[in-house]
This record gives sequence, C-alpha cells and structure tokens, in this order.
Amino acid sequence: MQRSDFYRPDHEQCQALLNGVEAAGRRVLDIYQRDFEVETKADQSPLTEADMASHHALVALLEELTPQIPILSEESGEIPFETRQGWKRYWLLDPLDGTKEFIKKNGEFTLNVALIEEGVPVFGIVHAPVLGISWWGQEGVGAWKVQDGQAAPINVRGLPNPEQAAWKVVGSRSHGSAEFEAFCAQLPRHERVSMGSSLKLCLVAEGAADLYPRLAPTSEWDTAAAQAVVMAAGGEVFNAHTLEPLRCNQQDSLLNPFFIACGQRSPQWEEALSYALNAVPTS
Ligand SMILES: Nc1ncnc2c1ncn2[C@@H]1O[C@H](COP(=O)(O)O)[C@@H](OP(=O)(O)O)[C@H]1O
Ligand SMILES: [Mg+2]
Repeated sequence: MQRSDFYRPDHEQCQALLNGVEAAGRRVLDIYQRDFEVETKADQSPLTEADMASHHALVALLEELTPQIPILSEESGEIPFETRQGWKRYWLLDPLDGTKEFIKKNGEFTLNVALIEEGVPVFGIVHAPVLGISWWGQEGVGAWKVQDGQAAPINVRGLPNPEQAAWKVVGSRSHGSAEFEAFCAQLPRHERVSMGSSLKLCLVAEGAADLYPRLAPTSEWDTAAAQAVVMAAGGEVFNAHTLEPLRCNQQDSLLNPFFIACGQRSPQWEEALSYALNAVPTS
C-alpha cells in the first residue's frame, strides 16, 4: 500500500541506518563482554548501561539522518499521547530488546529500530550483535538477512502439512504464559523453540519458524521493527482478539494486545487458529 507523503529511506539511507545500528551493536557488545551493573526500573524490568549506550547511539544516528522525524525510545521517558497523536511518522526504538537474555549472556538480544507511518511499522531493522546478523525490511520493497556483509532476501514459508512436518512454534525464553501453553495445546503437531527478544519474529520472517503466538504482555517498541520485517517478508502480525494487524500509537498505553505472528496463511491454519483461540481467552 502506498501512503501519501510517505518517507522512504532510499538505498543510501538504508545502508547508513544499517551501518549505524551495527555500530551501536558494537558498543553493546563491548559492555556485554565485560562486567556491568544491572539496575531495576520502576516497572521492575532490568536496565544495564548497554541499554543506555545503545539508546544514545541510536538517537544520535537518527537525529543526524532525519532531524525532522520524532523519536520514541523505550529509554526516552514518557511522551504524552497528546503529543504522539500529532505524529504522522516517528522512529520507535528498543535499544536493547531481551535485556534479561543480555544479562544471562545467552546472546539472544537485539537492537530494534522501526519507522512507524500512520500507526503502521513500514520499515524496520533488527540487529543481533552476538550473532552478527541483521534483519531488515521495508513495506513494498522486501526483507533481507545480512550476515558477514552479505544481504540475502528472505521470505516467510508456507505452513507445512502437520502430518508431514511439525509446525515450528517460537515462544519467549523468559516470559511464558498459561495462555501460550493453552493455545499450543490445541495446535496440530508442532515443535516448540524458545528464544529471547525480536529474534522470534525474525525466525518467522526468514521462514525458519511458522508461528509466534505472544499471549503475554509486550510493548510496541518490542515488536514494531521485527513486525515490519515479517510483513515485508510476506507474513502477518495480528491482534489475537480482533485478528486485525497490530498497529502502533493508537492509544495512551504503549502495551501491545496479545498477538500472533505467522507466515503465509492457509485454510488449515485458519481452522487451527480459530480452534486454538476458542480454547484461550485472550486480552
Ligand atoms: N509484564 C510485561 N509488561 C510489558 N512488557 C513486558 C512484560 N514482560 C515482558 N515484557 C517485554 O518482553 C520483552 C522481552 O521479550 P521476550 O520475553 O520475548 O524476550 C521485554 O523487552 P526488553 O528486554 O526490551 O525490556 C519487555 O519489554
Ligand atoms: Mg524489548
């Protein structure tokens, strides 16, 4: 879909953004490889100096590249909805997604940068410094996985027939829920993979996983960048209650509804989805 007055990073700007996010990732990696302090935020979630180093690096990058576009970051403090409501487009950042995984040192954390246009994540970069991989995608253009300087196009995969191959379902490593368990219990034959951060959505985008049911809380900055990648790769991220695509900045709260990410839809998937959702009250 082509929106009016749409800002599209051109090829050169995409490369500058990717380079800048990877440079911020190197600063995060420096901290990851040594001892660091862990604070607890007001919402009881952890914060490290890497979250803040990444936040400052990403904000500096975006302010230089697109000084006219406002920025909302997990670490930027509250911006009232009255202000945000007036934003036609803005950058949405999670400087360190998967802070718990960063602290556990299992490498499953990412830097997330999304461009939101009229509530829709239209461009996103997800960078995993320990893996040395970035995924990025842009509405109407495509999605790529970048490793060792090589960019390969990615696409979601068609859902396999579960009689021939188990569906691959990804779930959070640190934030499971009874709803997620109940949903999975109603699915056809599948195997589960636990993973931290936006990497779950990236696995769906590159066709390495079929479903990511997130029936537990997340915030918009946790998902927007990878949602842009999933959608640019041909997949969907939709509200588990209304089945509408997930949108950002629609209300005061920045919490997402429960959602499901999937690759290509199929009649078998629609049937399994409604069956599984019927068994699970979602919010
Ligand atoms: N109760 C809660 N409310 C809001 N967000 C939550 C939450 N519990 C976990 N999250 C979000 O889930 C993210 C981690 O996702 P996952 O479990 O898939 O790795 C966290 O990102 P951060 O690490 O950026 O804080 C956090 O934002
Ligand atoms: Mg996060």
